[in-house]
Amino acid sequence: MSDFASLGLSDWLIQQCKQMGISKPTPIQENCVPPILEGRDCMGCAKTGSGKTAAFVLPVLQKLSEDPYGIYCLVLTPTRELAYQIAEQFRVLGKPMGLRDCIIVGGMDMIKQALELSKKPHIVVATPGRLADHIRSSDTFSIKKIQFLILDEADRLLEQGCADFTKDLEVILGAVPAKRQTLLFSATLTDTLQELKAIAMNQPFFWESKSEVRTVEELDQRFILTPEKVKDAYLVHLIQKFQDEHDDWSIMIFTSTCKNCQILTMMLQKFNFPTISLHSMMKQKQRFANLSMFKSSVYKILIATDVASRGLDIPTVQVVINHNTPGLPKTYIHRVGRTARAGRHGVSITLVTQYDIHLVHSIEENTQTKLKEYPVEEKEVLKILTQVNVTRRECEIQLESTDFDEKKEINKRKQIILEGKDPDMEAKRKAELEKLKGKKRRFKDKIQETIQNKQYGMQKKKLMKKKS
Ligand SMILES: Nc1ncnc2c1ncn2[C@@H]1O[C@H](COP(=O)(O)OP(=O)(O)OP(=O)(O)O)[C@@H](O)[C@H]1O
Repeated sequence: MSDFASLGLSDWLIQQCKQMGISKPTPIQENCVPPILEGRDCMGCAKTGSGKTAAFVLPVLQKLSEDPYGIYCLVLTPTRELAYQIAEQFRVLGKPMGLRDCIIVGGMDMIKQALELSKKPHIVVATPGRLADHIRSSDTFSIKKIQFLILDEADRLLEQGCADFTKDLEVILGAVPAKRQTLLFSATLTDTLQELKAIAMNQPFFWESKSEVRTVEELDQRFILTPEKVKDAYLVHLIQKFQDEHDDWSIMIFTSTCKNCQILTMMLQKFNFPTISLHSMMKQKQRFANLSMFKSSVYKILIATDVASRGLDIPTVQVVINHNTPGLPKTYIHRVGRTARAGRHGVSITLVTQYDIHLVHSIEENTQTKLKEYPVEEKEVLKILTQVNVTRRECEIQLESTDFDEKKEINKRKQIILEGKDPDMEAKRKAELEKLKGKKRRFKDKIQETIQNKQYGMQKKKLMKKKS
């Protein structure tokens, strides 16, 4: 394995790495840093926790120190928390050169951000939605002269899902120069390779870690088969066990919706577990505060939606629990990748109902690993089942008495307005669509009923004939 000096990095950067406990390059750094320094576009795909961030931060800082100007580099990333994490890596490694960075994410003061952008920071780290808003509404800054465009979690940025970045990306790509270096990184690049190649136009250098298995060796991957109604009891039992058996422990729990995230948090708090949550229905300042309290081990359990499934680097996390089985193998890879990072060991436990078994098969096929059953004493779980389910029900009732659902509705309306549509018209359209669907369903049911009646009548007739 080579060292950082042989990759072409300067002494001051190598010293800075040493101070962070980074002395030897990881394979993605070894393979991607030299072509980036040569001026090539680059697509890098390596497992979670393998040091992809430094693989782009180091060569950008090296180049920037040779010819410093602002705004030199733009990094796009899908979540706000990740933007802060990346900016921090730039800040720590770039300290000796007096690096100035700026973070542009939603949920924070837009005027302050505009002011910071106008001061020409060297590095801008942004989520696409808020940066596109600034480009649309302000002419006090320009990204026309950037040298580097970086898409971290690049495949997520191109995915068309609930948070669809494609329109914002179009605005941003229209504002950056065609002559630039483009760097794309993720642990799961391969599905979106063609689209990504269209962004990295300059015959990108593509590097992918060789292993067939898409999760890290140090990760012990387990599952528990459980009926839906017993899931929470398993969860409480698992946490109690970790608390009893370990002094220094920290767990991330993933769930599918903001509401469930909130209910589970309330429930675990009632059992006196030091728990906090992270989901998109929370105020941004609270999101940052919760994450930082979890990082500093003030709270040992973080319950989150997939807003926290990518990129977050929290070395103390030893266990990841999937309260729901992820629908996509990709989501599974990123979620369980929050533990067993940078050579450390970790465990992931996925709670699986009988309806999710096909999802486990698809995860196993995609990751080329077999999930092993996690041994649990069922008797112990059944002992707490009633208490857990009663507590959950209490929490549900408690949440219903707050404005949680109302807030969700307001957020939905805001989103519709941002998409340039009229929320009342949309609600009307949706209601009409539902009505139409209902009519269709009733019509279908009636036909089904008639067919069944006819079949029943015929069978009866046959039976009567036989009898007579
Ligand atoms: N060469 C190195 N040697 C040791 N540790 C390193 C090295 N490079 C990076 N690290 C550390 O490894 C950890 C994981 O790095 P990073 O967050 O960049 O992973 P990643 O590959 O981006 O993961 P993900 O796909 O989950 O985003 C960080 O704490 C980082 O400081």
